[in-house]
Amino acid sequence: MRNLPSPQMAARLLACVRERRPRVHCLMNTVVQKFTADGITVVGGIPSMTSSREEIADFVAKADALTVNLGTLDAEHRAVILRAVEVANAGGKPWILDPVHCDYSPSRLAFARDLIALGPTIVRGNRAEMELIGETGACLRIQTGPVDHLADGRATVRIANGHRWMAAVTGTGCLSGGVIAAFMAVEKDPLNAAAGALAVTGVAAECAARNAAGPGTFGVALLDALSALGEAELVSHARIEHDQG
Ligand SMILES: Nc1ncnc2c1ncn2[C@@H]1O[C@H](COP(=O)(O)OP(=O)(O)O)[C@@H](O)[C@H]1O
Ligand SMILES: Cc1ncsc1CCOP(=O)(O)O
Ligand SMILES: [Mg+2]
Repeated sequence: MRNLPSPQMAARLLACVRERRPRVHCLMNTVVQKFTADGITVVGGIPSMTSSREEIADFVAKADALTVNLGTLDAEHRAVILRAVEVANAGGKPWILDPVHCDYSPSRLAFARDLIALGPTIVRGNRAEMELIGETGACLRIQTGPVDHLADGRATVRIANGHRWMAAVTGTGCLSGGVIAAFMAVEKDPLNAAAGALAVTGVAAECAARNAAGPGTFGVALLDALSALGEAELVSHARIEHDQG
């Protein structure tokens, strides 16, 4: 019988990330590099962010997981992404694709589809992006929003945590991709890893909203809350539901 995600499992995985300090390499957009790196750091991971063609293979080879984010895509970034994915796949390292704004541009959507054919561990996007992406084959599909929907063909999971101010701060989706990557580095089952990461982010957001005056202070409070989140608080507030597929 498969061990499906639970609040207790999320707490165990958070403890593992804090203890093992996994390295996460991010090919991130230029808009939210700092916010994403901070998010990975405060949950316990170690981010690296270079996108230099000369160095990418070495950085991915030393990383425990990779995040590929299409937010500010250009020809150079495409080439670097393809090299990073090649190295990740060769090393059996988990990687997550965030097809940011693939709903704005047919060429970006086509590139996202090409990347999905290369076998990411997870594809995560918002509703508009994931509706266009459609099925994601063998990899875990995550559509975030007020409720996060995870499906891997065998089971579906819903995470009903978070706060509406997450949609008012640029980069919470990108940050969630970085946090998910840190959890993938310590947990082989992508469904468990992603559910744990999204429950952690969502419960931290609920804590942060209590200490914030609006979206601006909420962004900072979210980093504080991710850093301070206690395992007992996570277990009592995480709202994780699942159906065996
Ligand atoms: N209205 C909402 N209520 C609670 N959580 C939300 C809400 N909107 C987004 N989130 C959370 O914010 C994060 C980013 O999700 P989303 O807004 O779908 O992605 P993106 O930032 O890529 O557009 C996810 O962790 C999601 O759970
Ligand atoms: C606004 C914007 N433009 C290119 S990347 C980016 C950030 C998107 O961040 P998120 O999807 O996490 O809100
Ligand atoms: Mg996004």
